[in-house]
Amino acid sequence: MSKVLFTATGLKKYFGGVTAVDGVNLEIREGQVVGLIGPNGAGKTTCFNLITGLYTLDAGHFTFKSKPYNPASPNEVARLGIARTFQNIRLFNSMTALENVAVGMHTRTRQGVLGAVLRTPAQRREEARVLEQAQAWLDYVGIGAFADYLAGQLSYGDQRRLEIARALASEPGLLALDEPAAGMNATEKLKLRDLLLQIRSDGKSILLIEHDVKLVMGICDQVTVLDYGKVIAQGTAAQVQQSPAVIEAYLGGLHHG
Ligand SMILES: Nc1ncnc2c1ncn2[C@@H]1O[C@H](COP(=O)(O)OP(=O)(O)OP(=O)(O)O)[C@@H](O)[C@H]1O
Repeated sequence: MSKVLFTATGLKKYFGGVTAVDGVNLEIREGQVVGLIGPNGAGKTTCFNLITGLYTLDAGHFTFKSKPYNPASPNEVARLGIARTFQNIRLFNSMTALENVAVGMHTRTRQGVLGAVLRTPAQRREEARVLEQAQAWLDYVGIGAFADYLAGQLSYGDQRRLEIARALASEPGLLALDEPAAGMNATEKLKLRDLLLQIRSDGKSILLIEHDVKLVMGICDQVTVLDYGKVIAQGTAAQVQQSPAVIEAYLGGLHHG
């Protein structure tokens, strides 16, 4: 079995009287796709926001690459090597697709690409290198032909791919995807499935929150099911689908997804 990349232990988060996340444990191994599912209000987004530094923990702790991981802020999270996408797409709509990815590479460049005003030859070389690399990421996610389109002009499915390209461009150790299939049609979902499998086969680890249970069950190595903030099942897709607690939580929905 591959090495453990990420652990979450005893996560808790309260909102007033609501315990949104109640003692959640999670483990992600290198090269795995791990799914986090559960009915509406189960605590998935809250968990995700704890992992990616948007919320602070009320209890619990994380490790990433065998070291304590304290996601103090989203910028810190990106710097440490966890990149995320958002349920509500957050792209720079008035920038081109290529520029959106180049921004994602910002943390990895020495010169600070877009901020460069005085352009020395070294800066120009670096900028060319960044744009070339950004184009390669667009090609990788299958939207290379749209490099010069404004992000806001892309179809919904392509915007989601662009978000993934931007996240990948920071070369993260863990890619965290918040409902990447939301709003996609069946064809787009199939293409997304292939892309996620490609990312995994290239050795990346993925944490996936997704409402489309069929997609999750089809690609995840491990699935954690939450209900009312607690883990009600954890294991392979086949294992969790047989769990009576999961079947009850979804009222049989898993078998119709
Ligand atoms: N910022 C917040 N303030 C107050 N309560 C919140 C907040 N965020 C989430 N909650 C509550 O915490 C619980 C878990 O919500 P969360 O959004 O994490 O669930 P979810 O599984 O992501 O749901 P969905 O599938 O509907 O997105 C819910 O009862 C929700 O109302």
